[in-house]
Amino acid sequence: MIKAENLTKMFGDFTAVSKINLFIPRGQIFGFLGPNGAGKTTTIRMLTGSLKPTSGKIEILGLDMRKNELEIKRRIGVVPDEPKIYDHLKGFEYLEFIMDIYRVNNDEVKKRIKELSNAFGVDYLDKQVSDMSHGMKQKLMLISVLMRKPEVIFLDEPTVGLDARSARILKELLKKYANQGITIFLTTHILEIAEKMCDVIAIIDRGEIIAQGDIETLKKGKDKSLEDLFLELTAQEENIKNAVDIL
Ligand SMILES: Nc1ncnc2c1ncn2[C@@H]1O[C@H](COP(=O)(O)OP(=O)(O)OP(=O)(O)O)[C@@H](O)[C@H]1O
Repeated sequence: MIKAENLTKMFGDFTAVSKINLFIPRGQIFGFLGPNGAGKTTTIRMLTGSLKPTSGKIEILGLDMRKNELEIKRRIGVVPDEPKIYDHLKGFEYLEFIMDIYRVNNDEVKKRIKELSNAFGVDYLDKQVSDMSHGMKQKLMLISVLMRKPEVIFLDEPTVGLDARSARILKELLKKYANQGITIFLTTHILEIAEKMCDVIAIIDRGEIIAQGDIETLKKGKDKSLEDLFLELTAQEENIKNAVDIL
């Protein structure tokens, strides 16, 4: 369960996220959409305890972030958009390091690493991280989170950088995990992902949530694609026409 009340982040005078409210129950796949610079990453960073909000309240798994930050961090998993992994480690050393930190160095997790590596085509665990491509690091990062099966998983642009097969496997796996009661929060620019995968989506624009609900409710019976709806809500439809007209 993920809950945010009046969550706000200011950088100096600039309001990056303004009084947003979220309630994401257990087992839901929640998609967070918005144009570049809308406030998605800032929101994820606050919800995962890596950035202090200016004001507002966060509850994850019923725990208050201000009082239980460590416990929350232990029980969630975060896949950031830019995988930051120690360059000097080999793939398997990184996974062992994470298993030790989370105290899950056991046979069940090792078995899961093997299964996930097979599924994502990760046959390079003896390679040094500095010699891996962006996509290879991203898959390693995904395995390091999914191997623990955390109760809540946050993913920032999870399919960017993944090949088509890995992206499909990730989508199917996340659906399976959600069915098992794991809560998934993901940001995406890819509207098709939001439409096909997410139970509920929220659209954020200039720091404010401007629409929230399941796809059908958001479309309100209009015969529109999510792309049209998104562009209409974020007032980009006219801009696009004007921009193309001048070209
Ligand atoms: N540390 C910071 N200091 C100042 N401004 C920041 C900082 N981090 C983010 N911002 C600003 O906050 C706004 C929201 O940024 P954020 O990274 O959350 O957007 P986003 O929705 O994730 O964008 P994108 O889709 O491009 O990744 C942007 O205007 C950004 O410039």
